[in-house]
Amino acid sequence: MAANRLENLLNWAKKHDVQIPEGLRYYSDELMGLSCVAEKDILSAQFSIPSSIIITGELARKHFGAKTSLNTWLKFLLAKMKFGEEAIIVDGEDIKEKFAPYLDCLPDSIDTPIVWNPSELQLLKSTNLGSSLRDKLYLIFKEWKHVALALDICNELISDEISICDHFMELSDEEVYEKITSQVFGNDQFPWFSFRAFLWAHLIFLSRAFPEYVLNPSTDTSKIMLLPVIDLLNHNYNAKVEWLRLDDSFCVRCLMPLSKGQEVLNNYGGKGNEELLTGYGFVMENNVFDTVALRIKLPTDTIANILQNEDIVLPTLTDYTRFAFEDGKETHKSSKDVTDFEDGVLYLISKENDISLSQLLDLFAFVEKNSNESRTSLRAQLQGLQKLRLALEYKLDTISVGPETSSNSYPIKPYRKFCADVYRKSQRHILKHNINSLKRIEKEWTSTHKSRLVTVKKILKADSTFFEEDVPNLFGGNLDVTFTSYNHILMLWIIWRSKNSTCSQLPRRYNWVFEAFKLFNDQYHSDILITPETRDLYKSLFPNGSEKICIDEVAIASSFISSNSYTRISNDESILVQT
Ligand SMILES: C[S@@+](CC[C@H](N)C(=O)[O-])C[C@H]1O[C@@H](n2cnc3c(N)ncnc32)[C@H](O)[C@@H]1O
Repeated sequence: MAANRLENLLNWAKKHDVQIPEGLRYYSDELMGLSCVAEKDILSAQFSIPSSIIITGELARKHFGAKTSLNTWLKFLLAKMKFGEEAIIVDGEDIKEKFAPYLDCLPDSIDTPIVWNPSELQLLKSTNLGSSLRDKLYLIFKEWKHVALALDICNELISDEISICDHFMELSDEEVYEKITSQVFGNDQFPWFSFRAFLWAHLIFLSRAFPEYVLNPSTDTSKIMLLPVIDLLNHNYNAKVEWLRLDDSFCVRCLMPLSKGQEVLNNYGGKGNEELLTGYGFVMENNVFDTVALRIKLPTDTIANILQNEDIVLPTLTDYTRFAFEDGKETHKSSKDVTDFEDGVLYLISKENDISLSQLLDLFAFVEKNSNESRTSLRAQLQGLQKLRLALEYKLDTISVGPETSSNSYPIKPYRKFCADVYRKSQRHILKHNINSLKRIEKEWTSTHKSRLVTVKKILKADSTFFEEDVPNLFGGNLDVTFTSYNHILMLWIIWRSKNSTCSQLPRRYNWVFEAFKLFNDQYHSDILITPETRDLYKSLFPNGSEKICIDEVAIASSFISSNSYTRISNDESILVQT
């Protein structure tokens, strides 16, 4: 950034009565862009900017006559101020000229992955962010198209870009980059109404807009505005600042004294790295607000059932969004219906607390429960826990696979690689942390309910006769029978011990298994179907058939086990749970 542009901006700000505390110096930092530092100790610093030089939707309303989608029109207005050639008169003033020193100081580039080249995008492959970028860009494209069509400008370029928009999801990363994103921060000039100009304006707003309601409390919380000079402060979530309206000005007040040499920082709010990187083009290491988003699509009737009957939290994006910068809709509402879940349920897990994890456990127990169980049954809870752990481990594995190096490589900006590495690493840490929490919870539950669980290991201890005498006997005197699955042992044990009343020799704590199996058998025996899987299983156990155990018994015991056990994923073992 040329020093004279910064100086022009500061002189302009002074002329327009922007209040900047004494003893501050603005400078250009290679990494953070324009930044501000205290040159002496300052007890209380306060910045203020009069509303006459705040860029709000009101300017767009006046200039374009827009009544709705003011955020979108405001982006068009900014694009027009930057790329248009004519004066833009609002209330008798040329706002293009008025804000020129501010426009000159807007960043030459933002490191948001929305504009990364295909090789840089590879660095985010298999991450939530990497997978959502195309959709994000498409949403911006559609937002542009909606208003571009209403502009009533007859221009070939608009028709060309609309046609790109209509086929946008079919384009390759290379095509998107070459046709659109590479140009946004290039030196090219394009018409102010083009999508590239709009995308530039969108990214400027995304990285430096403030919510207008601080200035106009009665306004919609999604409305955005630009605050020249105030928006030069960089972010740290530890910065103690207050945003307020004083008279007709917007103020940022530092709530802690500044020491000489200290950077003066704003606080953009508790944002995780995914939001910081997408919106602002940077990440913070060890970011306590970092989360991993888990989006779960559920059938409509499951959602309806939960909403009606269950006390399960089903969050959606709107629960996490404070200012819906994207579309300007007021999205918060107190109660939800099935239509709110078209994009699925969205849980944000973190390292800082287990709230989302426990909400997920409730949901997974509900999804895993049998028709005759409640979601609070121990079996459903343990089964839900295993399924959740499996989902997290799968996600961790996916993220852990490194990016592919593509043959047609573009140069990778080292800072972008750094951002991708920090983001990926933190996603992995959060997943590992939550997997460990699940392991801990599983340990607690299984130890509290030890007496209600039957594992093969326990059977081995309690019923050595079964292994030493009955198993060889079942397999024609073979003393060295090997099983490929714990479940086969469990199944044979249940069948054999319930047929041979020898189970009375077993400790009484196992009686419930045979009582439950008898009930199950009485209830379902006539309904049991011999599936091809049962035939395969029977054949694998008894290639030459068996006189002692028949296929019907195998079918009913398998079915009993699946309704009365959960499967521990670490060794794929079914563990019986007493109801
Ligand atoms: C509101 S602006 C702040 C002023 C900005 N430095 C400029 O040059 O205009 C937000 C931008 O500042 C940069 N930024 C803010 N805080 C940062 C941080 N903690 N680390 C790295 N970059 C940061 C990012 O480029 C971000 O898009």
